[in-house]
Amino acid sequence: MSEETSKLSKILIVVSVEAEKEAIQKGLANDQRFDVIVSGVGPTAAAARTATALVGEDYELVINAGIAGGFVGRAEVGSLVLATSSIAADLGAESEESFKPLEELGLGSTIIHTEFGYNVPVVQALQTKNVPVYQGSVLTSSTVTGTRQTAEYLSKRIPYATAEAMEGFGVATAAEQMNIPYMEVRAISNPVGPRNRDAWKIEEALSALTVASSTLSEVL
Ligand SMILES: O=C(O)c1cccc(C(=O)CC[C@H]2O[C@@H](n3cnc4c(=O)[nH]cnc43)[C@H](O)[C@@H]2O)c1
Repeated sequence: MSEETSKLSKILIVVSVEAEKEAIQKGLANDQRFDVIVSGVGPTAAAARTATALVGEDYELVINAGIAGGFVGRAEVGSLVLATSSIAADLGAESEESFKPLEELGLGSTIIHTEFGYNVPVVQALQTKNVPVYQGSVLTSSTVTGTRQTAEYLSKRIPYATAEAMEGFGVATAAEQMNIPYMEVRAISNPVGPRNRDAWKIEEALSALTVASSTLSEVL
């Protein structure tokens, strides 16, 4: 989007929990173009809640936002990640040799691409504010990774995976079915790896989400 481009008039932001909604609303500062809804945790709740919200309102963009795990060496705690795609990392079949995603089974797709044209000005604006920001795929998993082995396995299987969360592919599926552009914005609260919930930097990530939403309000 260039500066001459007119602003979007109606945008839906989907988060998983109330604390994320509060952080986002703080940054939006009463920008009435945005509706923020809480879906609950996981791709199924996120898809169902997004689909119901898209009925009866003409949204021009759907954004999944929230905290996430960052892959080590790709997105550090406190940084922001703008997804280039949302990938359903556990949608497929195990076999003795390897994990087979839906594509290999001939049963559908596990990747939904985001609207790159919206990422660009948001990334530029965040960089101007000296906020650490990355672009890459964000994985959607129904189970939070909790071991070094799984983190290394996912990192190797999907080398462009930058972050892991639990809702993006669900929100993206609902948006795609309604032909509405989609973005995913994540603030990194923890490294993807051995489970240590007490060490998650939730306040730091929520502050980054507030910066992200104020930037969305300025730019979109
Ligand atoms: O306890 C709190 O105060 C609190 C505040 C905000 C959010 C939470 C959550 O527990 C959010 C759950 C949400 O987080 C995403 N997430 C975060 N890290 C990871 C990860 O390493 N792997 C997968 N998902 C992650 C996820 O999208 C959950 O919906 C608590």
